[in-house]
Amino acid sequence: MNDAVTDHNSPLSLTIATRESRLALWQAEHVQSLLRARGHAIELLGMTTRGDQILDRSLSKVGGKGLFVKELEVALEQGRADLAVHSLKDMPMELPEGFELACVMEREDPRDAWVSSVCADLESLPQDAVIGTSSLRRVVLLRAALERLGRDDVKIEPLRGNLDTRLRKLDEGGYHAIVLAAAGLKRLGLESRIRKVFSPEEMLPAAGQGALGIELRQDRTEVAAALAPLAHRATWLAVAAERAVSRAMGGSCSMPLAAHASWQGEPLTSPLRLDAAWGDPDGRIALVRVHAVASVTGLDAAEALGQQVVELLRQGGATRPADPIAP
Ligand SMILES: NCc1[nH]cc(CCC(=O)O)c1CC(=O)O
Repeated sequence: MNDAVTDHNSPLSLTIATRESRLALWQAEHVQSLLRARGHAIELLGMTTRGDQILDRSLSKVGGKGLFVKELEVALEQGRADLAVHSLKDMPMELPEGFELACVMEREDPRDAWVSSVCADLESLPQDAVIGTSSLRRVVLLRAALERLGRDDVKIEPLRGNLDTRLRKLDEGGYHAIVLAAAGLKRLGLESRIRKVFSPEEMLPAAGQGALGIELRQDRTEVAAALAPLAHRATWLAVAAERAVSRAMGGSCSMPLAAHASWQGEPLTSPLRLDAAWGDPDGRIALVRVHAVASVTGLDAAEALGQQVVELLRQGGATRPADPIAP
C-alpha cells in the first residue's frame, strides 16, 4: 500500500471469488454487474469449498459456517481475487486477522419459506408427514410450532445440498415439505415454488438472512472505496444488531439461534426492533424468545441493541455452547 490519496472514481480491475452453486454465482454476478455499471472491470473466480463437498453430514457436525468461506479467503490472501461475495448468513461472526466485512448490500426478503406440493402449511400436513431441513434453528422453531399444534407425529429429517438439490429431493418424494430461505428462491427465479412465507412470529429468520456481504483484505482500501456505493445502511445496521447477538451467543450452525431486526417504520429514522430466539440443542429448556426496540443511528447503537437482547436471552436461560448449564 502506498500513502497516495486514492482516487475513488478511478476504474479498477477486480476479481470476485465465489462458490459455484447457482445461488452463489447469481450473487457474484449481481455484484459484478453493479460494479461494471460503475466502470470497473470485473472477473469471477469460481471455487468449490469444503462446505460444498461435504453433503452427507449435517454442517453442524463438520465445522460450521467457516467451511463455505475458507477457500475464498485463501484466494484473497494469495491475491488471486480481490473480493468475495457471501450470503451474510453463512459468514462467521469473527473473520480471520486481516479480513473485514467491507460492505453489506440491501437485503432481499429475510423470511423463511414453506415449499411443498402436497400441503399449504404446517396445519395441513398429513399424518406422519416428513419435513426436510438441516438447519438446527429451523428444526427447533418447527418443533415448537408442531408442539403448539399438538402434532407429535410429524418428523423432521435432515436435508442438505444447494437449493436445486434440496428442491429435487423434495420433488423425488422424500419429504412432504421443506423450509428454505425466501431470498435464495427469489434470486434464482424460483419464487413460484414458495407455497407460503412464514411471518417472523412463526419462524424467526437467522442473523443476516437475505443480505449479501462483501469480504476483503483490510489493507485493500481502494477496493473498499469502490464498494462504498453498493452499501445499504439500513440493512447494515439491522444485520449488525443481529450479528451482535450471534457473536455474543457463540452463534454457529451447531446452535439453534435466530436473530431478526426490522425497522418499525421508515428505515433509519424509525426505531429498530430486534427479535431473537434460542433453542437448547439438547432440548432441556423450552425455546427462549425475546425482543427489544431502540433508536439506532449508528453501528454502536446497533450493537448495543444486540447486547440488550443477549441479556434478555441469558435471563431466559440461554447459554453459550461452552457455558455449563446450571443444574
Ligand atoms: N444455509 C445456506 C444458505 N445461505 C444463504 C441462503 C439463502 C439466501 C440468504 O439467506 O441470503 C441459503 C439457503 C437457505 O437457507 O435456504
